Amino acid sequence: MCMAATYKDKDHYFGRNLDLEISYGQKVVVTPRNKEFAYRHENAEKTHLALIGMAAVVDGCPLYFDATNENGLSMAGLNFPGNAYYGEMKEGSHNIAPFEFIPWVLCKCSTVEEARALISGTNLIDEDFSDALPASPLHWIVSDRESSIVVEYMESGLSIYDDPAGILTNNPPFPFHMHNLANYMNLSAGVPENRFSKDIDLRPYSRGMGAMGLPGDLSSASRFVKAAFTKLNSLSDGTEEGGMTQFFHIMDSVQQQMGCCYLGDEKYEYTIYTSCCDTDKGIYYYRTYGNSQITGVDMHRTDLDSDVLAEFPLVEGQHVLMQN
Ligand SMILES: C[C@H](CCC(=O)NCCS(=O)(=O)O)[C@H]1CC[C@H]2[C@@H]3CC[C@@H]4C[C@H](O)CC[C@]4(C)[C@H]3C[C@H](O)[C@]12C
Repeated sequence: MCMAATYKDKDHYFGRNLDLEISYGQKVVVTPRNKEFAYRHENAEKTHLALIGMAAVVDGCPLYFDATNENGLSMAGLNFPGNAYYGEMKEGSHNIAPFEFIPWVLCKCSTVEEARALISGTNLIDEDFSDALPASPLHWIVSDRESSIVVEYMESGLSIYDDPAGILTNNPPFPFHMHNLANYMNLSAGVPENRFSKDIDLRPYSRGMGAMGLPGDLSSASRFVKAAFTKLNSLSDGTEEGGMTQFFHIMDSVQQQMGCCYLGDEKYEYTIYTSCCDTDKGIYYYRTYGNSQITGVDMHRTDLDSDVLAEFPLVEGQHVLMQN
């Protein structure tokens, strides 16, 4: 399972938790403007917008899990098993393999509206990167400073939904999650009032009771509600550090601790990494399960006019600041 979120303070932030039982050797990768993107069925892009994000680099090709471009448009792929459907090649459409989808959109588009138009004419085809890396069943969130959309290719066709919560998790399809939020509209960050009965004197005995009933389990449906509640009630102080700090706290609301989500076969799903991209500054911050310190990569401190990838292996291991 996974969760992706957007958050706006003075700067705009976009990031995700990657919850999984295995690692793909991912790292922070900057694709500069002149690194050619070759597509399987579309013309190669010799120059394009620069990207920063988390990717597995296989045979020199960055396979992005989530990324942001130099104009702040961001996109993340999350598991969508049993629902994602990639079809055959279609004439008159752009035929794109799922692993090409993030660069396809982020290399060209600067806003959600541009992305919506491009994606409407894009057909995702059932094409594996390789035998070892078959096409994975994903859905995507695409965000700019102002808004977010969710993109789902299913057997019934392509759907593009507005995502006013700016949150995405996994199954079921997106309309369920928005509908499900209505079950929780009574929840609040404030002090609850007794609407149960005028005849009984009921008073809150603890802080935080306004959100009683907010789900805390690790299912995708519950994580959507928990993350949306946390994000939509979030406050921060308008500084770059404050916004980024709050963003990591939002992501922490649905962290998966090792041992709590058993998959069988001695395998457990856990939050492998959490990312927070300051999309205005082009800085990609991340934390890993084993390294609670925030590490950052600034795309503008790499040569964005180059034609070679800049790769930053994840910094692992705890970095404890001893005070005595
Ligand atoms: C599994 C991850 C989603 C995390 C998640 O939601 N986990 C819940 C599991 S569950 O919901 O509990 O079952 C997704 C997110 C992005 C994906 C990569 C995208 C590029 C590339 C695309 C190629 O086509 C196949 C290989 C490739 C490296 C992909 C591998 C894998 O698929 C990645 C890591």
